[in-house]
Amino acid sequence: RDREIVEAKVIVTSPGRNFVTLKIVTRSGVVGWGDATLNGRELAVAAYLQEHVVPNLIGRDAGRIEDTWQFFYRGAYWRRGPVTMSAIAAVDVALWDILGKMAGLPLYQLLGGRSREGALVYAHANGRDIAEASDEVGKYRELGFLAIRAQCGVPGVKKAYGISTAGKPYEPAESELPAETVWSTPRYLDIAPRLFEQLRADHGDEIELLHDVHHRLTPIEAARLARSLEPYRLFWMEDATPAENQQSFALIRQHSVTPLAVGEVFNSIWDCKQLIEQQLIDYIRTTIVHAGGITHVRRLADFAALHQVRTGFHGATDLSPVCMGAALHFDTWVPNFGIQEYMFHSEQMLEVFPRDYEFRAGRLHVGDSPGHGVSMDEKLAARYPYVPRQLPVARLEDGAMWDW
Ligand SMILES: O=NC(=O)[C@@H](O)[C@H](O)[C@H](O)CO
Ligand SMILES: [Co+2]
Repeated sequence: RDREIVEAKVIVTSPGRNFVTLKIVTRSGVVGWGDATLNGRELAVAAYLQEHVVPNLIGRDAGRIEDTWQFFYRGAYWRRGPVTMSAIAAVDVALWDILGKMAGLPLYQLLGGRSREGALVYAHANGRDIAEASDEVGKYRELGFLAIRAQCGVPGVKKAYGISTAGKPYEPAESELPAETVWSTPRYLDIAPRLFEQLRADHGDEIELLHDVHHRLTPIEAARLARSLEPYRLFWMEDATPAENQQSFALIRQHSVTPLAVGEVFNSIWDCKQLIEQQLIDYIRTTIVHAGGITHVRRLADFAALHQVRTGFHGATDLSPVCMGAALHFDTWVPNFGIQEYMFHSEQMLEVFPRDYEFRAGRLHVGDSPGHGVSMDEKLAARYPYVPRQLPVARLEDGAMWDW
């Protein structure tokens, strides 16, 4: 009876960007928090939770985490998809948070305990040109980062991926309707290797460098880029090509030893089963908020471990601090950990989400408070109403739609 769910609340707040959070409360007053943020489609998940999930939560035993996962996964009938799996994730993470609080144990302990002291993280450095990007890499090295993602503008291309407007943190969902951006593969394939040549010259061989292609190349173009980046020893080249066709990675794999990462847009093991089984990738980025929570991502990580694939969770600012907290506990436990993406949430965002993780010497360390260690200041959250925002689109120079 104590563990009976008596309240479930969907909270949409926008402290600088939109977040959707699920709050679950048990009869004994234990509160669990789950992130349900799907950038550009936040209200779809909020409605899914409000209309189709919350009515089924009231009265359930909060301790039946697996059964609840199976109920919402099979019960939807219409399998998978980012909206359903983000909604399920929010329930799952909130229930794991409650379990930790009932047991008086941090989430990593519930999963099997520490495998490492802290989670290696990577920061985002970008610049409108190579020099600016290299300066920003230097800035993050001074902050103690051991791994840094680098992106630079593409000459003649307006708003290439990942380039923040001077000084402001990078938040791609910047307008009510999708901003139109342009893409040119030839110009990109020309400058990307030059960026990393310069970064190795400026910053040496030790710093781990990552790069996000962001779904923009065909497989053979991605193979060309992967090969041209080999002299610069990247930690990974991410989202080389759209991965609905998992087999397409075989073409990249056969031409290069540059490590490959993919998966931030996936929402279940089925999106990457072939990629992992055939070792077509080195890191899987599918993360807790978009792939059904701890319960599903644990299955995915264990499957990846069988094929020497490591985790490299997506961790952009459109995943809330609640997701970051849960992810860091997972990162602390998971044996086949690779790296954790870590973009800085703004002070305004962090104020809404009290948390106990902290950054030290290039790694993020979880606290030992029971559960995942992140909560929400609801009063403060209520001061930031939803702001309609969508992600940009990209077109080629001839106007044809492309992948942003
Ligand atoms: O690797 N990180 C990324 O690709 C992010 O910057 C994504 O574009 C955003 O999270 C989309 O909402
Ligand atoms: Co990415």
